[in-house]
Amino acid sequence: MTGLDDFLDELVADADAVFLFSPGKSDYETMAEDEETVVVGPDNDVEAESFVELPLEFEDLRDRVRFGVEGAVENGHVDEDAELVCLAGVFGEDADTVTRVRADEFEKSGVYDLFANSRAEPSVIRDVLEVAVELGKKGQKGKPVGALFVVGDAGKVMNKSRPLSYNPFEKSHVHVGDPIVNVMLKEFSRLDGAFVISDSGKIVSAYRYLEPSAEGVDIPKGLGARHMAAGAITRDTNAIAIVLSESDGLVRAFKAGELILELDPEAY
Ligand SMILES: Nc1ncnc2c1ncn2[C@@H]1O[C@H](COP(=O)(O)OP(=O)(O)OP(=O)(O)O)[C@@H](O)[C@H]1O
Ligand SMILES: [Mn+2]
Repeated sequence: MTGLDDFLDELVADADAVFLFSPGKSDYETMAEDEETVVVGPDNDVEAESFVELPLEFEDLRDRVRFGVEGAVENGHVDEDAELVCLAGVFGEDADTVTRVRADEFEKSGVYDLFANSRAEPSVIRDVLEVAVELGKKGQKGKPVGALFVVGDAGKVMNKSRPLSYNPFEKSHVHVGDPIVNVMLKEFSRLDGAFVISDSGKIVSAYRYLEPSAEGVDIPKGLGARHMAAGAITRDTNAIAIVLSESDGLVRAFKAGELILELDPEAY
């Protein structure tokens, strides 16, 4: 199969670094012996020197690669114009796919920045995304439901919002990620307004009507008041916002007034 060999040789020729997505220990060790290697995965079991933590199982390979590359550039593991070869498992856990990409080939999406450089802890952002994705999958009693979570910088968010109803979390000290809380969040998402969550994941309030200044906020056409409020509050404060749309079923994340991430819950 010389044709195939030649093709593969060319695909990996002169790469500056190899990105291994969730590799096994022996694969990592073999590769790291003579290649500049960056490991991307949920944890660093293989004890790689250059490692980017994946907070989500990005199903779409493009999203996974984008996250890894943005993280590696930001942490100085590779240069912005580096030629990269990525080995990843798309159909299963073992690597079955080779892709080649330049680190600057796609526009910076900010998805790495969303997790790593927000005021809220990355695990809190991940937990809230998971609630939103689950809510999107199941809806409420089979009906599609929308929800808005504002995460981080809670004091300022509270100052730029007002209550629509009594706050069921007023005197409680509950945190996202706790299974009981996830049930509560889903239950309360039937009603209007936003959830406000602190940097460390404490649920500060439900039923908040956000009143940020929407001046200069540029969200994609077709999205309504919920998404506008989500985008605007992240420009007015250092919070990020995660929105489940009742009308198109997608989960979106906003930071600094910009749409950073769009996920289809059905794909997770
Ligand atoms: N400023 C706001 N603060 C908090 N919640 C809001 C705000 N504006 C709208 N919402 C909530 O969003 C809900 C849906 O509003 P709207 O349909 O205009 O938003 P949307 O962006 O189109 O969202 P969806 O895609 O879910 O329909 C409202 O019923 C309300 O609960
Ligand atoms: Mn709408």
